[in-house]
Amino acid sequence: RPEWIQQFWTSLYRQASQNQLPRPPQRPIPRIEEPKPEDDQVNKKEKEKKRISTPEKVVSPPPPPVVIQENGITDNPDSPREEQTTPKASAAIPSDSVPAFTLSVPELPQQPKVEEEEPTPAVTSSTSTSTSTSTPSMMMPPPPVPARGGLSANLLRQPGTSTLPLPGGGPLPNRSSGGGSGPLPNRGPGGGGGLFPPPTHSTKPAKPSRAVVLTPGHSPLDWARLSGHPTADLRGLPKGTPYLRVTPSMLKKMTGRKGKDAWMVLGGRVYNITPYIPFHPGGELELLKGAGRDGTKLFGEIHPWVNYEGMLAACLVGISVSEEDGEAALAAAKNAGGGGGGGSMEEMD
Ligand code: HEM
Repeated sequence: RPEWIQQFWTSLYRQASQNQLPRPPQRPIPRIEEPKPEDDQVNKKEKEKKRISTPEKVVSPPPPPVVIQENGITDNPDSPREEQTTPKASAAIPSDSVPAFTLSVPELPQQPKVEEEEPTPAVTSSTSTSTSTSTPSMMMPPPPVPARGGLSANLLRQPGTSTLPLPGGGPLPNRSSGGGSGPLPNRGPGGGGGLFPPPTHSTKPAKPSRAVVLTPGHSPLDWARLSGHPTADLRGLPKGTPYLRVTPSMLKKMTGRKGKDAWMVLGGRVYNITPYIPFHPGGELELLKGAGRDGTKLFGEIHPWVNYEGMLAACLVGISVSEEDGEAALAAAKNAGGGGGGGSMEEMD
């Protein structure tokens, strides 16, 4: 509240009290300020000084703030009591104008009232034979009687669902324009402004599985048992053959056809995938897509989580090298007197 309003009402009230005019209108919410003792002393001294030095009607001091004490008595500068204490305080609002709130629960007329603090003789006395005496302190109040429809109708009808039936009977309201019958929101055309989050990848339909039915004895566990043995050798090479340097020209011949094994490059290593064909969950045709070539990219696009290194450890033929590296290795082996492995496939040291 601005200060000038306070000054206006205070001066108006002083004039009214001097001229016997009616009081200014009451304000509903007064400002309550606690008087500070030190301020009170200072104001008293200043007031006494001014009384001695200046005449009263010539100079009027600035209007003080309204002070209402805790007991409801409003300090009035014109009252005799105020003459003795704090003359600057003025009463602009009577204390009885302060609004007050009352919290009271209206008593329901049809609810039976239960007296809780009056034990009856029937409760305290064990020898009493009176059965007609009721014991209200030990009993629950009876449930309120439904107005119409009985108890079942009262339980089945839920708030908010009795007057406005849902479009599909679901528990949640459908805010889209496309309708729907389930509890989940239907984001039809124009339904983008609803309260539901936008669709994510989880709403896309899952891809149909391309896994095949494996023949008996060719489960992943069977392959693990077969290839995991320490002495397992599934390379398709003569026993004791060291790891080979495989060039692209040799690799492309190993496609699994014409009686040859199927080799595949995965991560720079060459594997003989022939023994794995009946164990492949994706089927023979899928697996042979990478035969005779580098299947690293294709493999990663379908199942990057598959640990091919561990599964095909017993099928490792060698490493994939370029034609130049293969030729150089072959020439070096011939110069050393070793018989080459034939063509561009060369044994590693
Ligand atoms: C690049 C050639 C390959 C192709 C095209 C291929 C293709 C597939 C396909 C289509 C599936 C079925 C996915 C599905 O369930 O829908 C599959 C499953 C599988 N493939 Fe291959 N695969 C290849 C190489 C391999 C290799 C070399 C291995 C072994 C190291 C292998 C191991 C598996 C395994 C374990 C599964 C089952 C994966 C799972 O169910 O999570 N695949 N493959």
